[in-house]
Amino acid sequence: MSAGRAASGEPVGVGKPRIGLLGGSFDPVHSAHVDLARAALEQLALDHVELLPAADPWQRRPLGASARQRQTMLELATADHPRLLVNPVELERGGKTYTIDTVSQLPDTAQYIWILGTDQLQNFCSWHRWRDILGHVTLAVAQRPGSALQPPAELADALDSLGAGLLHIDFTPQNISATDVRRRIAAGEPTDDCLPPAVARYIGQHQLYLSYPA
Ligand SMILES: Nc1ncnc2c1ncn2[C@@H]1O[C@H](COP(=O)(O)OP(=O)(O)OP(=O)(O)O)[C@@H](O)[C@H]1O
Ligand SMILES: O=C(O)c1ccc[n+]([C@@H]2O[C@H](COP(=O)([O-])O)[C@@H](O)[C@H]2O)c1
Repeated sequence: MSAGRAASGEPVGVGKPRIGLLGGSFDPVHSAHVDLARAALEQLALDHVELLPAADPWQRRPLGASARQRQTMLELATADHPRLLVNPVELERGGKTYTIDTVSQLPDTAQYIWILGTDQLQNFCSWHRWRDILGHVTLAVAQRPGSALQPPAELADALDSLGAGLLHIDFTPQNISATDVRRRIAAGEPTDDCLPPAVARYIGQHQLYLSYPA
């Protein structure tokens, strides 16, 4: 594991609190998200992890739950974990969600680690102004079934030229996705192995995801 470096070549925020950021559509939040945040918290010596629901994840089809519902489900999923916090900054900003807009506004009082699965690592170079993101956060990646842990060449080159590291979270691959959760709910199949119970109850009470695809 190596420390991140900003575009200046200086280590990103050495000696400052370490804050993990886990962005997502969370449509809905599922157990692998919570496990991933907890693994990052422990393995990367983070002070806390903030889960950031995206307002309008522009690369996706329309979402199945509203912003308020996705935020509430995150709050239910993290209620028992005092160091997992829900940060609604992207919902409050509104509009298409570009991570650069989020990370460029972070106060210079902490070191920030952006947590992502291997699917988004492989997709990273399609993110808006992705090179600029690397000047604000260190990336930490967790294995997800079906996509490689190795960064794409363009990203590896950019990290190299910044002298930046890519952190790895030791994470046993979990075959859980929000897509499959939505499919299961629409099919009337059980979800108890992939949803925090309070989230499953909320989805039932609000009759979310009854049609697929949402
Ligand atoms: N099973 C998983 N293992 C590791 N990382 C995951 C897993 N599920 C989601 N993530 C990561 O969590 C972040 C947010 O994911 P997101 O909210 O899009 O959930 P998702 O399950 O990928 O949703 P969907 O199936 O709708 O694409 C992304 O960085 C993603 O890579
Ligand atoms: O900034 C971008 O252009 C961008 C493009 C795709 C994804 N992201 C972010 O990546 C995170 C995971 O996205 P998703 O679609 O897998 O839920 C979430 O925080 C998104 O806002 C960001």
